[in-house]
Amino acid sequence: MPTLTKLYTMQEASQHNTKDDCWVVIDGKVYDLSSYLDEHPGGDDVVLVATGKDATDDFEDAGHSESAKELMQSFCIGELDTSSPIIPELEISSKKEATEYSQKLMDLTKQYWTVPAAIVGISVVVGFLYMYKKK
Ligand code: HEM
Repeated sequence: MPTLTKLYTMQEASQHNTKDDCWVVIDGKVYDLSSYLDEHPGGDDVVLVATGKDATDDFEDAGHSESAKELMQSFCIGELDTSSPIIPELEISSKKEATEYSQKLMDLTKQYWTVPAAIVGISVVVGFLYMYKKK
């Protein structure tokens, strides 16, 4: 039977970054640790700094036991929506930069088209003079 998994963007998950409302993203899954923070043996501060980003490496580096990994499943509230950019503003600004760059390139090409044209013209004249002199 298909299961319905709720999808969250990283931007959405990163807004839950306080002691009373704390979500972390580990291995593509989103966990709501708000009720567990006070009991977490590693302390609440380490978990709080792991919000708003992919905390998979931080979680693995802490060397969690199998029982910790089993326990974490009870806090899973959904999965990370990977179809959206991690930070949407970044994608928008990089697209804007790309169009600005190509516009600049077009302007420069229009402005300096005479340089390659002059080089070609001079080469043709020199070529003709050389051939003329040879005869
Ligand atoms: C996702 C839910 C989480 C659960 C259920 C959980 C559970 C636990 C448990 C049970 C321990 C005791 C040692 C063990 O049995 O492995 C522990 C220790 C620890 N956890 Fe977590 N943890 C979670 C997330 C995190 C996150 C996101 C971090 C971020 C870095 C973190 C950092 C630590 C650290 C530093 C320790 C202490 C290790 C030590 O003192 O040796 N935990 N955790």
